[in-house]
Amino acid sequence: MEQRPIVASRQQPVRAGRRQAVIEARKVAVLGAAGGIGQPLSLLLKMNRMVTELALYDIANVAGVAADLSHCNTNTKVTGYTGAEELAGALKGAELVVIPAGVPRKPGMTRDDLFNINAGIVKTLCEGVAASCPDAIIAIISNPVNSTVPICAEVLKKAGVYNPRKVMGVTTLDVVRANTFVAEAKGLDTKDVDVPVIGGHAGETILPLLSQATPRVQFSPEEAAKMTERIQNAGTEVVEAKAGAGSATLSMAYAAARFAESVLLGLSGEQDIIECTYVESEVVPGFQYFASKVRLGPDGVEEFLPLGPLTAFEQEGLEKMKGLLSKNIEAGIAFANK
Ligand SMILES: NC(=O)C1=CN([C@@H]2O[C@H](COP(=O)(O)OP(=O)(O)OC[C@H]3O[C@@H](n4cnc5c(N)ncnc54)[C@H](O)[C@@H]3O)[C@@H](O)[C@H]2O)C=CC1
Ligand SMILES: O=C([O-])CC(=O)C(=O)O
Repeated sequence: MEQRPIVASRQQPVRAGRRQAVIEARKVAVLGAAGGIGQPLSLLLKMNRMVTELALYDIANVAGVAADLSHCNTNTKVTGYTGAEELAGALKGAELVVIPAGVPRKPGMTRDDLFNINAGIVKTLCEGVAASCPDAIIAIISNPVNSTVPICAEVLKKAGVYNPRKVMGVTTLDVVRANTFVAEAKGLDTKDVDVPVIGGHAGETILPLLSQATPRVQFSPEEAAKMTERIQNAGTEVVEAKAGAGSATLSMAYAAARFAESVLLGLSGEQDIIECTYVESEVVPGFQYFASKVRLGPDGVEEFLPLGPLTAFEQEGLEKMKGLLSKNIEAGIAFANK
């Protein structure tokens, strides 16, 4: 692989051992930047030297976050934008728009219970993207991701600017969790572990492919079932531990910063940037949107990687999620078009 010069900087990539591409001027916008995810994510992006301009948008409390972050002595320029009338300013010129805007779960809720509030928030924000930076890559964190990604796609279609390669649901936290839990269970160094997680981002639609973990690890059928369930319920584990104070924020910020870094590396022409992400897909017939491994490049999703061989347990998991995922997708499409 061609070696690119690395400019000396204190700003570090999130992924250990990762090179960063030559600096080009790149604006990243975070919508929902004053929230539990938005704030630490913005800090991590401020520490990424590929981000030359960081636009922070929220409906409230964002001016202080922007002022605070702007004092960190990294070269990223930080600006704050408050309220609908400033959305266009936040988005103008952005090449990557990350959306963690919306309400989080409380104990006893499913991600679907967030649909009524978050669907409208994502729709409005994506209308803003269509108007102000239609070529940007959009990374959607707001739940339920299984539905908010189709909502975003429909909004962009209506505006005549939809590029399926550029609308991505962030499922990186599922991969981060799977890597952590598998490394713990097998006594491995987490930085060496990579577990693909496919499907969607809710309950049974989250399907870790433990049989394809790197390095190869052996699980008995009972262990595989237990590990799969832990990964599927990890979001709920955090919601319950936070006991009403929200859902995962710090691990989500970490995961989104990794995903954003991969997108930016792809935009910069770096080779072999692979991530799992939830996108419009033809990888598995019958699933219009699906999370699986893709290769990222200058135009977003460059290539869909094949799913690879599944165990009987994983194949069963794929069958099981079909009904729920289709329902989530249809709900998103119907909402955007009503
Ligand atoms: N994809 C994933 O893996 C994960 C997704 N999430 C989801 O991320 C979302 C955000 O979670 P938190 O940051 O913990 O919530 P939070 O409530 O702490 O922050 C949300 C932020 O969005 C802002 N906001 C609300 N309406 C807005 C609008 N119309 N425009 C711009 N900003 C708006 C709020 O003012 C707030 O600052 C939730 O929907 C949550 O379920 C959370 C963890 C993991
Ligand atoms: O569980 C939630 O509500 C937040 C989320 O998506 C996650 O942590 O995976």
